[in-house]
Amino acid sequence: MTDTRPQLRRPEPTSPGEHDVRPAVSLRALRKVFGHGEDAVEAIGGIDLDVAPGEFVSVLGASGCGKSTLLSIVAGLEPATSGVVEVDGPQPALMFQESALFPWLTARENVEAPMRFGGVAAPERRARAEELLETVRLAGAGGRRVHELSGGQRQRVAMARALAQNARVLLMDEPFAALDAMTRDLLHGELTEVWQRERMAVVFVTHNVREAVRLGQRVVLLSSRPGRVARTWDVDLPHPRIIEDSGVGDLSREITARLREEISRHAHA
Ligand SMILES: Nc1ncnc2c1ncn2[C@@H]1O[C@H](COP(=O)(O)OP(=O)(O)OP(=O)(O)O)[C@@H](O)[C@H]1O
Repeated sequence: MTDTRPQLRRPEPTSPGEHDVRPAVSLRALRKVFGHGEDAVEAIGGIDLDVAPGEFVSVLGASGCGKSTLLSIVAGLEPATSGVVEVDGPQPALMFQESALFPWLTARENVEAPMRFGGVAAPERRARAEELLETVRLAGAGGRRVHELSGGQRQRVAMARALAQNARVLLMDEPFAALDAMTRDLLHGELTEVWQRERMAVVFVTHNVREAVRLGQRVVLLSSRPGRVARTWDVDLPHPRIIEDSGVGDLSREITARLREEISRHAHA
C-alpha cells in the first residue's frame, strides 16, 4: 500500500558543487484538504513543483485556488494532507501583505529580531541590521518606530527583517498589494536588486499578472480550486525590467487570457 502521509523533509547536507543542482523547494503530489466529511474543502489537489536555488518564481491563480495555503505549507506553518515537501536550508523567510512588524520596536530592532532569536551577539546583529536597512534604502531610519513609517517603508523593513534570517528561500504573499502604484514600482526595483545580490530562491504569490511577469523568471499559474499547476511560462526578458515594458505587456496578455479561461472553467464547473 502506498504511504500517503505528508512528509516535510530537510535534505541532508551536501558537498558544495552538489548544492547547485538540488532544488531549493521541491513539492511532489502535494495535497491539502481542510475539514472532514461533507465540510471538507480540497484547497490543493496535487502540486508538483521544483524551485531551483536562486530562482524567482511568481505564482498566480484565481482567488481561493490555494496560493496562501501553498506558502503556509512550504513555510512549515500548515501540515500537508499528503505529498512530499522538501525545503533546502533553514526555515524559509516569509513576507505578507501586512508588514507584521513588532510595533513596540524600532525599525532596526525589528530587523535585529530574527538574529536576536538566533543568538547573534548584539554588536554583530546591530551592524548587520544597519547594513540591511541600507540595502532597502532606509539607512538613517533605523531609530523610527513602526507608526512613524509609511506603508512602503514598513514593507522595506519587513524585507530587511526577512533577509536577516539568512534563509535560502523567501516566501512572499502579495507583499505589495496594499501599496500605491508608484511605491509598488519602486519596491519592485528594490526587490529585484536585493534578489540579484542575495540570490535566494523566491516564491512570490500575487493576483497581479504584470507584477508576476515584471519580477519572475518563471510564472506558475494554478488552476481554480483545488489548486494544481495549470501552466508555467519562462520569462525570457532581460533585467532591468519595468512594468510598462512591451515584453512584460505581451506575456501578461497571454497569461491573463489563460487565467480568464481558468476562472470561467471553474465558474461553469
Ligand atoms: N484554515 C482553513 N480552514 C478551512 N478552509 C480554509 C482554511 N484556509 C484556507 N481555506 C480554504 O482553502 C481554499 C484556499 O485558500 P487560500 O487562502 O490558500 O487561497 P488563495 O489562492 O490564497 O486565495 P486569495 O487569492 O483570495 O488570497 C479556500 O477555499 C479557503 O476558503
